[in-house]
Amino acid sequence: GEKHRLSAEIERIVQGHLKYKYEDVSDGWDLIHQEGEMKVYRREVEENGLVLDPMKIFHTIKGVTGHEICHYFWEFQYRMEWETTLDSTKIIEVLDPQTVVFYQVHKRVWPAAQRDSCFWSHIRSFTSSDEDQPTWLVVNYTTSHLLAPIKSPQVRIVANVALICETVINEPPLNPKDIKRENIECKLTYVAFVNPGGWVPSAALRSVAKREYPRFLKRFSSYVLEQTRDKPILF
Ligand SMILES: O=S(=O)(CCO)c1ccc(-c2ccc(C3CCCC3)c([C@@H]3C[C@@H]3c3ccccn3)c2)cc1
Repeated sequence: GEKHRLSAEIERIVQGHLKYKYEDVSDGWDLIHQEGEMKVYRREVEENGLVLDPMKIFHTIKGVTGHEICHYFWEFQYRMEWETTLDSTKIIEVLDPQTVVFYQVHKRVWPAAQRDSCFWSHIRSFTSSDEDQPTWLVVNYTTSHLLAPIKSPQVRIVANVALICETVINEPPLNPKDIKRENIECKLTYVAFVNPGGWVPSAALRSVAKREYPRFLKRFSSYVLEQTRDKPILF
């Protein structure tokens, strides 16, 4: 598609996530939460007293495709229907049909100061040779923008988040047209590198993250299930 000022950075960040995705979580990652198909891993990383803990979540959602998951995660108009941790979100620039810049104000997490964020958000699919279903992904990556000035007392977070989804078709019927929702499932990997941008008590931030990431992914997954239940499958 058309190149723009962020094209090179987007390519670099997307390729980085795809390389990381296959990195196994055995060394250095702690399994901090398991709930059904969801496995939540965290690496404990601090930088001069600031908690930067990368998060990695694996989840399998039966009855939806990776395209549907990425569609509802990326498309702006659904965000406030599933995102319960935001006070506001708005698109401030559209760079191409797969890339927008949005500005968000996050709900205050006491005792921390209120956070805001400005991301480019990019959605894309690609088919590796051996897979029959394309992989879909969304990356949200912090970017500065004239229409999102940093103004006190809000603290700007720095984040690099990816949602990478594969679609599995179990017992595929002979004719692909006969595929039903009970034959499909989405295997997703969610990674989040969030720098809170300013000091937050380590223990508080760790317990917020441990509670909020699984809640966020659970709520988002059920939202997509209810939105797609009676709709034709979007492969
Ligand atoms: O997946 S996304 O791209 C969806 C975009 O809407 C995304 C999700 C979460 C965040 C995020 C931003 C700020 C904070 C903290 C930092 C200090 C005070 C607030 C947290 C902490 C980890 C906890 C958290 C986890 C999940 C959801 C909300 N809260 C998370 C950013 C982006």
